[in-house]
Amino acid sequence: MPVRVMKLCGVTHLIASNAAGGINEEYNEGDIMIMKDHINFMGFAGNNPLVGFNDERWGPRFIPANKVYDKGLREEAKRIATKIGMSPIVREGVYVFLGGPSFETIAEINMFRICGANAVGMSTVGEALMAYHAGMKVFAFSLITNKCVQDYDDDREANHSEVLDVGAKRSGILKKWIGGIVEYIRQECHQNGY
Ligand SMILES: O=P(O)(O)O[C@H]1O[C@H](CO)[C@@H](O)[C@H]1O
Ligand code: HPA
Repeated sequence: MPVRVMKLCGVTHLIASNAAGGINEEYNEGDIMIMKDHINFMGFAGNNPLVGFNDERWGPRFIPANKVYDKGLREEAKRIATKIGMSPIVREGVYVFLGGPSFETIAEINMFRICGANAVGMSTVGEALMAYHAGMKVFAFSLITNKCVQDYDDDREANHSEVLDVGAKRSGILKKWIGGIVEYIRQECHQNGY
């Protein structure tokens, strides 16, 4: 498990990123959504990375999951976004994790919107749970690469090349933002004697 290898190497914080479709109709392509929570839809079907024998050296058998995404890191990320002038594109919301690789149907998107999801994707939640279980602080965000189709009269179709294009367009500002967050984590680790 890569996250556990990181833990063995002394890593204390996980920063995870993903591309995601925007379910919240106020979200625009190119927005960045700080993950404040997730819906582990894969987990509903028993596909949770913590299933199976639990070696207590990694963490306890049963863990709470209401604080996976560290509040202090989220607040700091918002402060840094304001400082570098990117707060107009920064959101905070709930990510729903599906298995893919097919994109979602209109009925699925409508269901997830009603269930409180703001963005949808096919990654991140497994790594976040593993890291939190092992005592790491987790920060995760989604780059909204497309607005999900939620209407039968909308002729657009989700596609991977659009996802890659939006990712490339936002790479500059994301490097600056993540650089600021890493610097904050470096100082925090230094203060805590790591
Ligand atoms: O979550 P990441 O790996 O960023 O990628 C997202 O983009 C891909 C679909 O275009 C899917 O893999 C989805 O999860
Ligand atoms: N759905 C799922 N995963 C995604 C999407 C989407 O619309 N966009 C980017 N990754």
